[in-house]
Amino acid sequence: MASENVYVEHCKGVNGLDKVILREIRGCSAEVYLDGGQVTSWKNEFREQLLFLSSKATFKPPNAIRGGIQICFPQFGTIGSLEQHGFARNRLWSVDRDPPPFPANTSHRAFVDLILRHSEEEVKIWPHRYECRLRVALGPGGDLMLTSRIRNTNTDGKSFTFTFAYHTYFSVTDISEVRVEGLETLDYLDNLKNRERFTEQGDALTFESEVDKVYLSTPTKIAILDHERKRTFVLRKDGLPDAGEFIVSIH
Ligand SMILES: O=P(O)(O)OC[C@H]1O[C@@H](O)[C@H](O)[C@@H](O)[C@@H]1O
Repeated sequence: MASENVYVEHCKGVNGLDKVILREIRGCSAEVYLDGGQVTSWKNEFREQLLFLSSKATFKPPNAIRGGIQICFPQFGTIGSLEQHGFARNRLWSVDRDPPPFPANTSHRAFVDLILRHSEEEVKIWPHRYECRLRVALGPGGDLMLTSRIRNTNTDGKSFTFTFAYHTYFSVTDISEVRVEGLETLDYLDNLKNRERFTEQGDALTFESEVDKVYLSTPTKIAILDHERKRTFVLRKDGLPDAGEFIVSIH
């Protein structure tokens, strides 16, 4: 079998939408839909699902798929003139068959490169031309790594600013059994209080009621401990300054 068939399978998913399945030999896997460039499934070697996907996810483009890892670009949240979380999660991405080389080459075999370019329709609401590339890679040990590269292709050389997020929905058991380490003492914007800025107290985060916060200047490593399931997600990021509740890249 060609190596592409062992580690990377291009096929159809829900409602006939294009998806890519990444597999590693120990049995872990990930699924990526071209709609939204969105990871919708990430399973460990015991075939346990690590991401949350809402049972109400419709898989009806251009509606965003609710769950998994949404790509928020060129706007995260409501900071800006675009609709919440920008438009990349509503667009159909393409497989990038000839991506530019990666500065740090990894030995991952299960990966796919996706690309989203501006559409002329979109230029009317966000007047810039861009290429947004995303590599989703599954490591031999089951770690999931997302790498994004944004290129300004404005013909007049005009610069643009944007915000970006990996809007990740993790699967946990009982939220009251979950603890998040790495955000203590940080400043955050509280979406439930008109984005007012507060400072987190010293202890690891636990949850007793609804929480909707965006933490600023977060460390490169955050851990989510699910006591009931005895599972810890370790999130590492590079290059993005802030974090929403759980919006970071996963290594
Ligand atoms: O419903 P959406 O647009 O997918 O957003 C989901 C959540 O996204 C989070 O980033 C926001 O802080 C929440 O307020 C929002 O509920």
